[in-house]
Order: sequence, then C-alpha cells, then structure tokens
Amino acid sequence: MPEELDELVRHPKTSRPGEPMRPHNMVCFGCGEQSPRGLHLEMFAGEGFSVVAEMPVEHWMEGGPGVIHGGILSSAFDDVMGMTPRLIGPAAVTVHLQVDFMRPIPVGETLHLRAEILGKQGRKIYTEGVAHLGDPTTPVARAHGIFVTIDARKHFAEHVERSARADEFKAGKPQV
Ligand SMILES: CCCCCCCCCCCCCCCC(=O)SCCNC(=O)CCNC(=O)[C@H](O)C(C)(C)COP(=O)(O)OP(=O)(O)OC[C@H]1O[C@@H](n2cnc3c(N)ncnc32)[C@H](O)[C@@H]1OP(=O)(O)O
Repeated sequence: MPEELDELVRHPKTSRPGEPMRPHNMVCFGCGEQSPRGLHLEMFAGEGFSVVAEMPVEHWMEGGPGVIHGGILSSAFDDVMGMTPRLIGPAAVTVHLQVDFMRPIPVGETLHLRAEILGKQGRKIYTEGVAHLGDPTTPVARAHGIFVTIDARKHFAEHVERSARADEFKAGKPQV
C-alpha cells in the first residue's frame, strides 16, 4: 500500500454502523437475494470504514471432505470487501484479491466476515478482510484486495444486455 493516502470521508448517505448495506444487484452471486445459486450474503455497516456479514457454511459449499471450498471463501471475501467502497461513495470493482487460508473451515459452522478499508489513493481502495468462526481472536482466513472506482454506467454498458435484469438496468432503475 502506498505511503501517501487520501483522507477517508464517510459518504453522508451510506449506511450507519449496524444498518444493512443496500444491495447493488439483486442477482449478484455474492449478495443478490434473487441469485439462484448465490451466497445470499446480508451485509451490515460496521464501525469505522468496515462491513460485516455472517455466512452459514452449507453442504453445497464443500471442497475437501467436510470443509469449505477455497473459491467460495474467496467469493465471500470479494463481495464483503467489495462493499466497503460504498461507505465512502463510489462503485468500485476488484482488480486484485489475495487470500490467506489459515485454518480449515468446517461445513455446518457460521463464518463471520469483516472487511475494512485500509486506505485510498486516487481510484485505488485498499482493503482487508478477516474471517473467524465465532472467536474473533482466532481468524481462520484473511484477505487483501484492491478495488478501483468506476463510472458504473459506462463500465457495464458493453455487457449489460447479458444481465438477467438487462431491461431494468437499461431503464435506469436499479443502481449497480
Ligand atoms: C460485478 C460487480 C459490480 C460492482 C459494482 C459496484 C457495486 C458495489 C458493491 C460491490 C460488491 C461486489 C463485489 C464483487 C466485486 C467484483 O467481483 S468486480 C468483478 C471483477 N473485476 C472486474 O471485472 C474488473 C476488471 N478490470 C477492469 O475492468 C479494469 O481493470 C478497471 C478496473 C476498469 C481499471 O481499468 P482503467 O480504468 O483502465 O484503470 P487503470 O489505469 O488500468 O487502473 C487504475 C489504477 O489501478 C491500478 N491497478 C489496476 N489493476 C491493478 C492490479 N491488478 N493490481 C494493482 N493495481 C492495479 C493501476 O495501476 C492504476 O493505478 P494508478 O495509475 O491510478 O496509480
């Protein structure tokens, strides 16, 4: 992370600590409640520049026998960390995601995820995610990611036709 960072300012309209974060796309694999095969993550604003979520580890998420698949864990981190830029305003997409798998995560447990903004420089937002199984002093995974702010309408214009919600997006109804 660069040494020279921009000041972080909470967006006046973003969720306050304890409030749900507004979903950005109902069919998002991570947080969309209408995604047919998604993680259905419900996220809440945390203290400072953080977002929290809990994810039950279900059988369909299995990788090795009895434990979570690494890609599912990475997706969960991506989504929770990807929501943190909303605390300061702009939409942003992942350009870099690094995950440290520290302990096996058993099916049947509930994964507690917390992501926070570490810093911002220009369009780059540096984030960290931590996951535990109920004891915050014993993390089971950690992630670091860089998100780059975008003009969402321009960024998604080329492919929006392929969305399951293309008509709504084109009509300008939901925000991405
Ligand atoms: C689908 C989700 C919708 C989300 C909407 C928002 C909703 C909010 C809720 C979020 C919840 C979602 C969470 C899931 C989030 C995803 O999973 S997003 C899906 C995966 N990501 C992508 O598809 C992004 C693909 N990449 C791109 O389209 C282009 O790289 C970008 C992001 C538009 C940037 O391209 P660009 O505008 O040409 O800018 P560029 O100069 O290349 O990069 C900008 C800066 O970033 C730096 N940078 C670029 N890549 C890297 C890298 N890999 N490593 C380090 N630095 C990098 C550059 O060096 C540059 O730095 P500076 O020169 O400014 O110092």
